[in-house]
Amino acid sequence: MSENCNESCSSCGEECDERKEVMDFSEKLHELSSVKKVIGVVSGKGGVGKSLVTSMLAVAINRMGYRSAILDADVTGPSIPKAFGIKGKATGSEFGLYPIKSKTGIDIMSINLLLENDSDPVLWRGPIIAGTVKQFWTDVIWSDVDFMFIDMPPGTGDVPLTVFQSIAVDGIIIVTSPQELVSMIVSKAVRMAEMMNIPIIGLVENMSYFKCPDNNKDYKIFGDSHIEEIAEKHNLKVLAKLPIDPKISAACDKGMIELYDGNWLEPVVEIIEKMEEIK
Ligand SMILES: Nc1ncnc2c1ncn2[C@@H]1O[C@H](COP(=O)(O)OP(=O)(O)OP(=O)(O)O)[C@@H](O)[C@H]1O
Repeated sequence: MSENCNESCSSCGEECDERKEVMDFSEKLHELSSVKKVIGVVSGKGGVGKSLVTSMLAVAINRMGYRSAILDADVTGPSIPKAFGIKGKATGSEFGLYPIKSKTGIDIMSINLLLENDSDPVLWRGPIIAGTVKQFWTDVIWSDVDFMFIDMPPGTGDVPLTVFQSIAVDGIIIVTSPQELVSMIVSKAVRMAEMMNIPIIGLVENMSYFKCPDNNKDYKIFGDSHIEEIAEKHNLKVLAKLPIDPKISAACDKGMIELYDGNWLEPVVEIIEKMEEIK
């Protein structure tokens, strides 16, 4: 053992009999890819708007002149291609797979761009799903991406865990909705991020309220939000609250999310931009 041993084997290059094996499951990005920052978008349960927030963030960052990309890791519920109106299939060459560009130039890879029929269900077990996501990282050629957003598989189970271990994520955003279970769900997501040593950028509450177009009043359809208390408990920031807006679901259904205007995610975009500055 070296005299200067600080027992940090992962950052030490000494040939040493006492070396403790460090479990490293991280996978290498394709050698032709370049991705500066990776942001994972997670939720403790399905259907809270994780894909929507992923899409809106990629669109907002792209509008600011950065090159953004989406890796759709939600393999069993891939809604990203639909929101962007992408009908084509991904292509490949002897070097690897190529993402599809959206109308405004966002690079996208999703299982639906590889399946023959978009409506085919993905009835795969966890390890196969996790393996597919790893391949989206290792076998896809992501050219010159400033910010990649990963629409993570919902929940805090085996698949999201494997994805976090394999892909070098720089920060995560937790999406919630104002419901009773949120406290427990956020705790689980926070715990997972801590275990993986990934910084949490903050919380986004979706479907927070509905603004009635007739009287301009806000109605809390899912009840009062407890997001501030939850954020305080975990020492996190509430970055944004999105309303329920029929124009959002219409934009997703018509594949026109890139045309949707809504500036609720601006505070998130500001923080993400700073991540670029400190790189
Ligand atoms: N704030 C909103 N206002 C109106 N519709 C919304 C809003 N947020 C999400 N939706 C709609 O709800 C549906 C589910 O959203 P989304 O696919 O983003 O959820 P998800 O958390 O990614 O779900 P899953 O984890 O099951 O993939 C979509 O059809 C979307 O258009």
